[in-house]
Amino acid sequence: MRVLVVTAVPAERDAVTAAAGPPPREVRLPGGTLLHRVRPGDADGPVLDVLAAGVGPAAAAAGAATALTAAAVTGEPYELVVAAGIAGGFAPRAALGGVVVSDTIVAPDLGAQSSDGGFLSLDELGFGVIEHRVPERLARTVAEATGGVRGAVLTVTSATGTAERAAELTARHPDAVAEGMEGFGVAEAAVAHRVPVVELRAVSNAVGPRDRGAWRIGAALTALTGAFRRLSPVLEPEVLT
Ligand SMILES: O=C(O)c1cccc(C(=O)CC[C@H]2O[C@@H](n3cnc4c(=O)[nH]cnc43)[C@H](O)[C@@H]2O)c1
Repeated sequence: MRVLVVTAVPAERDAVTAAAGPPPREVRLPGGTLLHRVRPGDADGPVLDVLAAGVGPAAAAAGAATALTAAAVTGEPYELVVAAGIAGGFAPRAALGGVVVSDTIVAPDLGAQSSDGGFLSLDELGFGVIEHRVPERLARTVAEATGGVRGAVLTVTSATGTAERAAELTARHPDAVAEGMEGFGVAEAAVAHRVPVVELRAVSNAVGPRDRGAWRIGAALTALTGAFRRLSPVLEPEVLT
């Protein structure tokens, strides 16, 4: 199976490729360097192309779309896209150093404020969607293999920095387990190419009052490597439904 993995920063990309054996080949694309044909398992296992596309949903969408299109036009399309990286976790569901897996990939801020201070989502406005659902078997398989907590993974454009903002997000999305800054962009590109997509992140910090000193990035990157090691043996075409 050919899999595109999209991270934000090179440290996350390298945590994914650390799950594999020999060093991969590099392919320059507009918007990033693709680490090409990473094989975390045996010769029959999945082949991963891993791209650090930049921070935020726009960079993620641009990078993912470029890689998907390049693969499609060369006759080797991807069968699965994984948005991966570190994340803020919503306590108590997602613990530091734990893994989260998306049932849905959600853009909670895509919409308009109403005059009474409420929020009208893009789908309520009739302009599109704010949520991509992951195929049930795919989400279940990834969660079982990695020990990940399942739920909505939110894509924000500003990392949450207050308890009030965290409460606002969980009020609107009670099933949220984590927030990152790229998943929805990756998902938009994957959906446009009709390729299944799932988000897999390791929790580096709690969503809430900003405390950068409390972020456990090293532990999260190690957890991300472990998750990809456990994931690759179960990535078979039949899980994509
Ligand atoms: O400083 C480092 O060494 C380092 C290594 C790897 C990654 C980083 C990042 O800062 C990545 C930013 C990336 O992480 C996601 N993220 C993590 N926590 C949150 C959060 O609480 N809210 C939103 N996003 C979060 C996000 O996807 C960023 O792109 C640094």
